[in-house]
Amino acid sequence: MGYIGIDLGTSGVKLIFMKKVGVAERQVTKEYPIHHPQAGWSEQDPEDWWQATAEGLRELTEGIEPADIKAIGVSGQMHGLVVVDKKGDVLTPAILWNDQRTDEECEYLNEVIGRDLLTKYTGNMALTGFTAPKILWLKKHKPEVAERAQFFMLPKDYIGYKLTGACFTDVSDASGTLYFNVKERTWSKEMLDVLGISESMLPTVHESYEIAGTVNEQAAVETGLPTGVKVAAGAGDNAAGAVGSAIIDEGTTLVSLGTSGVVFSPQEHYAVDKGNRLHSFCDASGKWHIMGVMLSAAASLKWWVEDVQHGNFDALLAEAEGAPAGSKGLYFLPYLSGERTPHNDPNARGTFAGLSPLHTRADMTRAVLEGVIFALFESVDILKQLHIPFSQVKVIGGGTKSPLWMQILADLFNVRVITAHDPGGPAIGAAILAAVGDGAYQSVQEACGTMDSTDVIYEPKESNHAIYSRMYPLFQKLYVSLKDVFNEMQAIEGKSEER
Ligand SMILES: Nc1ncnc2c1ncn2[C@@H]1O[C@H](COP(=O)(O)OP(=O)(O)O)[C@@H](O)[C@H]1O
Ligand SMILES: O=C(CO)[C@@H](O)[C@H](O)COP(=O)(O)O
Repeated sequence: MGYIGIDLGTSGVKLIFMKKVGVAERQVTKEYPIHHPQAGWSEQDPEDWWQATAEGLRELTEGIEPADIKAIGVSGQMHGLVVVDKKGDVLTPAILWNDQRTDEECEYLNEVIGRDLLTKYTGNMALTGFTAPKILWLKKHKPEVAERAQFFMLPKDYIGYKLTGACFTDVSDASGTLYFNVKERTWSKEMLDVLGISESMLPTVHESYEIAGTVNEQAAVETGLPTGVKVAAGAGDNAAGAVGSAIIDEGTTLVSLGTSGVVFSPQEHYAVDKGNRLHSFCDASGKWHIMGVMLSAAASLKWWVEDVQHGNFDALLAEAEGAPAGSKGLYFLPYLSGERTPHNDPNARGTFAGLSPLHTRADMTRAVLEGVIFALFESVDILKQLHIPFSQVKVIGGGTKSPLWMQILADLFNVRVITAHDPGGPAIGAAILAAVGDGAYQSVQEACGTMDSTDVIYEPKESNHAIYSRMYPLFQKLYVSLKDVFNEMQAIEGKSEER
């Protein structure tokens, strides 16, 4: 008897089958493409998600007795806008969390509606990746699509819809829309008025661990699952990853090093960072969390390894082992797609600074690894300013495959870093939510208490930390010095696109 967890990531969908809490008995990954039709745009086809998920489910469940599948939980990339018509057909490509096209809409929301009101209504300010500005963009630039829209869904909710025929979401993912009242855990009527949409166009909201539907006949045909299997509401990938890592108590910290980079801090009570530097969201266990998010974490490494070097991860990372801590004074700003925390700047761009004839490819690879962790540390800096306890961190995501990267993280953050042997992350969390929904545990807390996973530990090295401490202020200064240059570059980039 076991539970299926699905994580609809940006690079691909990961599916696991879990019997013992925290342990993936089986796992399958299926990748799909991401499209950038214009600079700063980032889209995927929801049909690709569904095909990959259905195929993955068939592969995952091969040879498993149907009666042994008790329930399914779905987690996924947050904030994306999926637009569906009356018949359930997708009307336009999904606009993703790292898409930057909504600069003007965010300006309207933050300046005209005002950050204070937005924070009062939702706990957050408008950021280009969030869903609300995407709806405004759609209404302005694709009114014919907006008019035919029956439902606005989030990415993982489209999978829930395909599995069950029901349109539902959960509180953690809904938190990233900017039309959800995070404090009250319900849609924000005020924001629906601002956007000019009705609640009937939105999914029904559940706590993450509640059962929201069952697998229908059409889905059974496409996935090989038995009909009637329960489907839990699930969670946004970071909230699900926190459950899958048992990071649900205040004072603990999760780092996710996937396409995005995330510093996640559970909160017992609703809490807002007054400067809106960190997001304030519901978690998947019935409480809240705050988090900082960078847009190109492992995405920066993937770009460097695959697109620039046409190499493979193992070879380039082995080569980078030979480079010294600090990469001989070379800095990398990982702002390939602009940046969210702490700059909220869609115009920021990636940069190598400090190159000399001494630098080799190994130094440049190491500088990419270090630049991502410097950028992530800016969120830790804010946690520290808010006096949030910060000791050791648990890390999940594709970046954990590199021991070198984990050691850099430990050295730069100057804390113990723990990774799970089992790389399930959000998919494990989604399966745990399904188990709680199925009644196998009274609560997420109880399920996490029984977690059985083996850890790998990285302790910080003082000598390396001393190097990074000297470099960090300069890393921060680089963005400040280049901010205006990035804006001017964007003005030119914009003009050259118009030609
Ligand atoms: N051997 C490796 N070492 C470090 N990072 C890796 C390695 N292999 C893949 N990755 C990174 O893992 C990332 C994908 O991580 P994942 O957590 O699956 O992301 P997502 O959930 O966004 O799809 C890729 O962007 C890639 O850079
Ligand atoms: O935008 C956020 C969270 O606010 C991202 O964390 C997305 O949820 C995408 O996650 P990954 O694909 O990198 O896991």
